[in-house]
Amino acid sequence: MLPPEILTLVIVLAVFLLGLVGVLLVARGKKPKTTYDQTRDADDQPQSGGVAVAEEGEETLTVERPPAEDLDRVEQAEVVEEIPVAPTVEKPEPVQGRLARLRARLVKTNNIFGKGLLSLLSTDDIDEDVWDEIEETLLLADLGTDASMELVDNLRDRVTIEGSKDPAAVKQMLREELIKLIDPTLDRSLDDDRLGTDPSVMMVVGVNGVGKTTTVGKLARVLVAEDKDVILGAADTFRAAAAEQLTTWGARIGVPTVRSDVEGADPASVAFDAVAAGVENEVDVVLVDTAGRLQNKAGLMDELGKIKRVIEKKAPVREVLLVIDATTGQNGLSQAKVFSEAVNVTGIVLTKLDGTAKGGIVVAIQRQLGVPVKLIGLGEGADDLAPFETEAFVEALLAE
Ligand SMILES: Nc1nc2c(ncn2[C@@H]2O[C@H](COP(=O)(O)OP(=O)(O)OP(=O)(O)O)[C@@H](O)[C@H]2O)c(=O)[nH]1
Repeated sequence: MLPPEILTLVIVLAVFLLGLVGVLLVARGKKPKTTYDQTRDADDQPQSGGVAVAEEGEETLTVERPPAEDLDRVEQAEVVEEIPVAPTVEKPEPVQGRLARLRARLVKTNNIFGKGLLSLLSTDDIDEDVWDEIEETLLLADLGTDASMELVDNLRDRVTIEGSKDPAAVKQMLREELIKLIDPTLDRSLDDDRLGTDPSVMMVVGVNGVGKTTTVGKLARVLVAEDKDVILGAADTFRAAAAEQLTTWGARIGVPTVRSDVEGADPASVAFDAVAAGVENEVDVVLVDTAGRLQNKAGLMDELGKIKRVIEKKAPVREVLLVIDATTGQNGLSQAKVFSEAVNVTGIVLTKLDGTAKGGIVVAIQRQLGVPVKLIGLGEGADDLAPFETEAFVEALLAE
């Protein structure tokens, strides 16, 4: 039999050792925070941690919430990342040659413009009345007054100097003058590469209903077709269905969407979280959808500037794409002006060109803003967005 003091010591020691073993077991059970240490690719293993929400079968991304002070008094929104299960991930159509496939749509709607011009230029004697009619046709196609006058003047000079009445030669001159007006030297490429640790951040802006959300979805497909890793940010927190719509676009091609479940959440906060997720997960591009806003509402335009400033606490915004509905004609021009004053617009996306004979708006908008048309929307189909190519566009305008 052990003396009572020794027995007490043994019991105390045993209790201490058991406690120690317990603490070690709990500590081992905790998962360390994981981050990507390489560029993220479609075949990477799912990650966990942060505030990501994922259900069975979904990919999970790490989202580190930014400290409140980083958001410059931006209200914190409850942001979740959601990737609905997509039964099969679609493979978007290659970008190369898209305009060739969609050309028929441009030809169809701009047929009157092209045919009208060419028949006027085929007349034996192109007198002042004919030149007036040519100018009128150009104005009707939304080319704008300055550009229409410039084109007519240049064409008239060439026809006079070169003295040709051959319709094929005159058509060639018209083609060359149109190409010159649209300016094939403008850089229409998208700045879509990672720079160091920063993904390329692109904001998509514009008035209501022009096709912003659809454009973000289609653009994500263009980027995925070019092997880019993409994250979408649903900063259109105004229209309830927009986040859902965007999530669906993303899920179809395996691209995650950062969104908020709080209706009317602060768009700057959602945009920040999307970019933060993009940085942490080392994606190439973060595409941020924004709510449609009227260009005459100063508060809404200020909000756009704020979203950009907040994003830039994390990474620079490399593209601000202004979406303009081609069917709205001259109205699109005034929108373009106001938007470019609020945020530095780097490119135009001209949507719904399949539904208008006013292809001349391309020229008018570029001249007004000094910003190139980078993409054109030619239908409601998922792959009906094409990079703008000057020569192919002019060919389609003048097709017979
Ligand atoms: N025909 C045609 N329809 C298009 C094109 N682009 C978008 N649309 C349609 O335009 C409608 C509006 O598109 P959305 O993407 O919801 O527009 P939005 O600008 O996000 O709208 P708000 O969020 O309300 O401002 C949808 O029915 C689209 O399918 C296009 O190039 N051609």
